Amino acid sequence: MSIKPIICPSLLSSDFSFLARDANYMLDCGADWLHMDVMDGHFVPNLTIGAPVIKSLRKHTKGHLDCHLMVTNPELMIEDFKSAGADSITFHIEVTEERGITNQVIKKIKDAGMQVAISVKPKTPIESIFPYIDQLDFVLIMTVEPGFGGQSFMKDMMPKVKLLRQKYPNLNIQVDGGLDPNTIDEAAQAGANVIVAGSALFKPNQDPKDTIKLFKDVINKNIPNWSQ
Ligand SMILES: O=C(CO)[C@H](O)[C@H](O)COP(=O)(O)O
Repeated sequence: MSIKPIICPSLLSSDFSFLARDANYMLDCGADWLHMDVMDGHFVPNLTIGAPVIKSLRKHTKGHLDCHLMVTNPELMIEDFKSAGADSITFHIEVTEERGITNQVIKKIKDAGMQVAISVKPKTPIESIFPYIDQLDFVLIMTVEPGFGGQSFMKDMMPKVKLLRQKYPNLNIQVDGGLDPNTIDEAAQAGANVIVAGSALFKPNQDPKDTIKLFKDVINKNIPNWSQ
């Protein structure tokens, strides 16, 4: 696999009453995937969208629907998300490892024909996902506590990204939370190539085309350094 930048606007920052319009506008501006923040009000203290919203959006966009399940029981949602038109499912290791079902959840997502990723919250060591990496399409390292957009980037998560990049030069490494023109350098230097950004791309009076291009340029500049 050759590594390239993948920019994923977080639709948590969109106007939900114009979800399809905002999603397609981001794709027109150069975005690669659409990041869908699914929150159950239990694993995180916020409640957002579920499979019915993915199903509605699917009718209006061809974009890759990258569904990040910030939920306590991801295993119960996989079939519904597949039927709704999801392209990838990310779940949290914190909710599967304690029940010994991580392998089972990975298999269920893959068998359904979707890409699969595991995410780690800021306090979870990256080593917890090492046993599963060979089965994953990408890994998501949270750079804020999950639950809300508009928080500050946690630069102390960068050692996790660096370690993962050193061990897995060809892995798609996604970061999520507080990514903007001021923090993209640090994330890209550490080795992140899949960028989730909400507030920075939906900012009033700022052209998302410019920000997406900047993200891509910074990542492309850093890719040759990752193998050194
Ligand atoms: O997963 C999330 C929160 O749990 C959001 O995707 C994330 O915070 C992106 O928003 P912003 O770019 O505004 O930080």
